[in-house]
Amino acid sequence: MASSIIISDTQPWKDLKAHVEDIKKTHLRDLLTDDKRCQSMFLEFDDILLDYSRQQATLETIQKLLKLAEAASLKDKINRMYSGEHINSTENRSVLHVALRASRDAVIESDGKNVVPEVWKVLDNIQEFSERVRNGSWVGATGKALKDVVAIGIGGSFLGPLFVHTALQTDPEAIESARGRQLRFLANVDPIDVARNITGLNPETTLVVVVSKTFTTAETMLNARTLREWISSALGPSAVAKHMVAVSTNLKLVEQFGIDPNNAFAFWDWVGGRYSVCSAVGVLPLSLQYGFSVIEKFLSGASSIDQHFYSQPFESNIPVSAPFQIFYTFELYCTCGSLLVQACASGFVEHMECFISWISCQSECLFDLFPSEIFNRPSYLIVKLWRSWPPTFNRQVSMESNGKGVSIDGVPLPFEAGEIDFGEPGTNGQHSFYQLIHQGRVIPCDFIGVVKSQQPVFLKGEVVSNHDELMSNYFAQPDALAYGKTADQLQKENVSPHLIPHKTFSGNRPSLSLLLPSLNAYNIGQLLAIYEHRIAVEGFIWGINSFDQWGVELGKSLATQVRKQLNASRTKQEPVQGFNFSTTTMLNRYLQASSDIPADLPTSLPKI
Ligand SMILES: O=P(O)(O)OC[C@H]1O[C@H](O)[C@H](O)[C@@H](O)[C@@H]1O
Repeated sequence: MASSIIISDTQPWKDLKAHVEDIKKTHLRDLLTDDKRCQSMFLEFDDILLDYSRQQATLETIQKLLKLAEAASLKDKINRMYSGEHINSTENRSVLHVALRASRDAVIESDGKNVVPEVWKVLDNIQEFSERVRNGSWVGATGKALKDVVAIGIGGSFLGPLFVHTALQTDPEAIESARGRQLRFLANVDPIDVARNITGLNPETTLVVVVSKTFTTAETMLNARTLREWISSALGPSAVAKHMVAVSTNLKLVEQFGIDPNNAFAFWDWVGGRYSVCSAVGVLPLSLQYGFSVIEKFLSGASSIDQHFYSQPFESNIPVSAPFQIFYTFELYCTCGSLLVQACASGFVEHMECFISWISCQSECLFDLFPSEIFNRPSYLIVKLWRSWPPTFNRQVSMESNGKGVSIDGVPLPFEAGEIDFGEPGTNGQHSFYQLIHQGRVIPCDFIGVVKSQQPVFLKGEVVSNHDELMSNYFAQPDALAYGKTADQLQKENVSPHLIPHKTFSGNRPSLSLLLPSLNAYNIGQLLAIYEHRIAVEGFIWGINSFDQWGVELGKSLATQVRKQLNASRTKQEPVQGFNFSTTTMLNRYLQASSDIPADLPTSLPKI
């Protein structure tokens, strides 16, 4: 397909759209009686099992989706990504996060140059540096070993590493290798977050890793200057060389900041921020905490999926088979979001605070915040039942990648792309928002579970182990959503007639289930890569650029204007001007209410 053709103008798209009318006549209750259909909707790779039989789809739908993939030149686009073409056309860059976890002997080229040796050079440096810190041969300014790490970064320079850290935190091998060490993440620019991060830490034994692809991100740089002050006010300015290192593509700015370039770990412009966890962005802080050998397993897990995704026919390709989101674009459902209903793995993260979780305040409430027309869009919900896949991370990868309104050629899309990701670990969601997915809007879900708990618990006399209890919900919820409950069934159960309408569940709510053998570093890498590639597949089919993010720029430039105004009003008493009535009113209130705080305050750091 020539890239200027909009996918919705192609025959396979129109066929699928027409097919929706047939699908609407089916019910999952009936589709699930067809064992042959269901059997063909199971995929297996390396002990990972994907079951998409609870998608409202027939074998014919799958054939139509494959035709759509063909019309979108999906294979060609995947190949172009792997061969280093500048598929991120608006930034004129290759998209080569797969090179970050390629084996040493692989050849992956960007602009005619094999990038794999550079990748391994940085990985070798990280291994050497992290071992020196961990074994105490690299010490702080006062001669003490550095046992705590604060990683400063935001967006892709934070969420991926946080996801992996959260998942590893309860893995027995990782626990052992992290004994006596702490890893903290400072992302938000709220001074409260600085306070929380440095509480209980001693600058003498702390290493600060500043992570920023551009080294210009306002929040990260202010937080970096704040912790530089924290270190130098306690230990003297020369201590910065021993206590601060950096990860960036902009080594010049790292040096200007005052970090020794020998202590800077590079990555490259062909690594998108949200796809950077396998670069030094994630590998450095995680290796400091867990040791390089553990993180190397994470990289090889991601690499195993890279190879599967590249070589497997679409019919048996897990990242290609998962994105039913495309199908739901056809108004099969009027739903609002992708709920990563986290399924049942054990020690997973609690960072729902930022994966929409991200920022506690922007997270779960998103549903409520969107204008009503958004609810007329079909979308997707990934329901993850275990605790370590911070929806925050997936939210960035998915929503920053595919939250686009124009095709890769800049033509406005005549359909809605992107999905709204939302989720909750374990069974927590069942006690809160699952009501909506059972009886409210139809929201397609992913349930993600693991066979073996990282931290099994067996109590004598209990019917099942604690993990079996968790997994009972993982297996039950998809069927509850698919089958629902009919009035007939309720009558047979002698439910009081006036309650029957309230207790009736329409069912026919789609989900897919992903079952991983366990949740060690290797599987965590696999899970990450499955979702990275699945999101790319969606973007390739929609014909958008999943690798740029122009939409985030507007808020940043408006904040710059506000920052200038606050400074001018506080230091020169300049009136607020150039803003609309509402913002002017709010700014005036903020300035007046804080006018007792002098503008020329001496440097002070939070104390809690
Ligand atoms: O790594 P940095 O350059 O500091 O960028 C951090 C983040 O900045 C922006 O908000 C982008 O939208 C993100 O994709 C990026 O991850």
